[in-house]
Amino acid sequence: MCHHCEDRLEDTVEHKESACSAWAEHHCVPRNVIEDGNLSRPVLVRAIMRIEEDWDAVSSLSPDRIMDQKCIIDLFSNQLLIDTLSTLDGERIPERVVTAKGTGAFGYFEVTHDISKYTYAAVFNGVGKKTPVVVRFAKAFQNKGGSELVRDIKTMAVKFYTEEGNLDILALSIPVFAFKYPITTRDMNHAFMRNPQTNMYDLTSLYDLVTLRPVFGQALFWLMSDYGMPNGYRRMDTFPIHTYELSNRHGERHYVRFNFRTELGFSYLTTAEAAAIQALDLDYFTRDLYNAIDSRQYPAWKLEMDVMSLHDIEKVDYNPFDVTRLWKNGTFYTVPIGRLVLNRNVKNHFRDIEQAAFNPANLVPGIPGPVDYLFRGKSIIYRDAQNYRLGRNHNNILVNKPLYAKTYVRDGRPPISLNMRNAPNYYPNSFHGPVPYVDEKRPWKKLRVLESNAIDLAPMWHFYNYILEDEAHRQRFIANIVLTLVPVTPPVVQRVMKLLHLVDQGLSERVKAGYEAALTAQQAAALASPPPAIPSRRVPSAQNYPKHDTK
Ligand code: HEM
Repeated sequence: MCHHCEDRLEDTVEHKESACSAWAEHHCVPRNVIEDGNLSRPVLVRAIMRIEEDWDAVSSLSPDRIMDQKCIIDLFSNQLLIDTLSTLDGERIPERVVTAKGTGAFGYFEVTHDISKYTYAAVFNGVGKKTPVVVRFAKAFQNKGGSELVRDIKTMAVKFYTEEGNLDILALSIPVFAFKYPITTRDMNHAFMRNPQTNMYDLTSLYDLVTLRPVFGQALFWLMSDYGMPNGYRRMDTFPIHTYELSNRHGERHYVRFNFRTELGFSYLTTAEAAAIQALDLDYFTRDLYNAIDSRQYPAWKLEMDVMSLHDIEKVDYNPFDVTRLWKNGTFYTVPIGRLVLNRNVKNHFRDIEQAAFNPANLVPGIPGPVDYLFRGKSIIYRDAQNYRLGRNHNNILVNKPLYAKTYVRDGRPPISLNMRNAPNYYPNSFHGPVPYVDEKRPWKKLRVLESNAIDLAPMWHFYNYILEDEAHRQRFIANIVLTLVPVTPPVVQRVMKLLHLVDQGLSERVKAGYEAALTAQQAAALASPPPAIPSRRVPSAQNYPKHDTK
């Protein structure tokens, strides 16, 4: 029985706060309850209404009750309090669907070599010319608060603020991508990121997908090698991977793959070193970059490009647009372009890095860009991702604003910036509105690429036997594969062994021996100190999903 409204049965706190008007009438709400924010809304509303209606009656209350009533009035006429409580909860925007854990800095790009023979893009023309840039680094599959010391693809996104608009070049720490058709994107993101049930990273789904789609193999090999764990963002090379088309003033075209080469030289952490650092500092890569710039040891990369002419392209015996494979030695030559230097830390991470929107479809005249399917898929998804994450006017956010931009895009959610003031908002018009850019010199002849759809394991074999330069590196590579195989469900492990056998018999035998030794060691450790701390074999994964479940 409620002692206050008598006709009700409950005497619970819940009832009093939400339903019992008599309780609200007779109880002045204690101050600490309000400050703790524990007071439920109906009582508050009633309490305030009562005070407004019966203000005269307040003077007849005891001094204690007057204090409490005043407290309520003061708090709710306090705009600072209202602003504080009603804005804090809006401080987050969605994190990037991939590459959420990142950092960045400002700097410049300086042209060191004349490449006007290949492109008339203003940004790459005129030796000594400097163009401001913002650069963001990230870990491909880590969430925003994740670790920078896991074996993962690292990314580097560069926005050149050129006089002809923004040029965004997005690069990875490995020179091949995992697949070549954009429809596979979601599968990779799901399999390489968190399991939908456990919310844990799940090596079973990773290897399941890789063995069912062996095209992933070479990218996985790069990750398992020393290249999968560089010693910080400053010490890694990065690769935009796609084959870009460039055109010069005469309408001639060349096909190039850009490479950013760190001036510090590549260096790596072993898995054990990374684990030891991780125990103390999840932000090791971010800290290293920030401190270096802060102490004026500016990180720098040489930008160069591997080049093939249209004539060369026609002669090669592989698909040079295939992002899952390297160009073969002897089929291209390398041309230096310039230097990328990072010399200014951001003053505000959210403003300049979290809100940065790098879109590989942001190209400039003289760089028509890549022509492969994957790139076409990317031309859609980055824009869509950024519309979702930052809003459709994200190009008006300071860090994304081109030095030069004229547009017919209008209105919508802020920021709208100057909203093109009174410029005509339709095209064509007779009042000097902007004219859509058409690259008159771009050659329109189409290239037809004929390729087999057979799975080609030769790049994986080549990687193991030639790119891993010595036995010690091969040993570390095998140890990393073994480590990641231990928690994987046995049928999937069998498929991994089969795939490795097809790639290179010696490799598969070494992995098998290492895997069996690791299992034996795990069992021995379990016997020595039962129960095992983590029953890794029993980590649930999608393998438990029933075949006929339709829900
Ligand atoms: C050669 C292949 C690829 C490269 C070099 C690449 C590079 C990058 C880089 C550097 C970032 C980080 C951007 C940042 O720091 O804000 C990124 C993010 C992203 N990538 Fe890729 N990527 C590749 C393939 C793909 C594919 C195939 C897709 C999907 C079709 C994709 C979708 C995304 C999305 C949605 C983001 C987050 C964008 C955002 O929210 O701002 N990427 N990628």
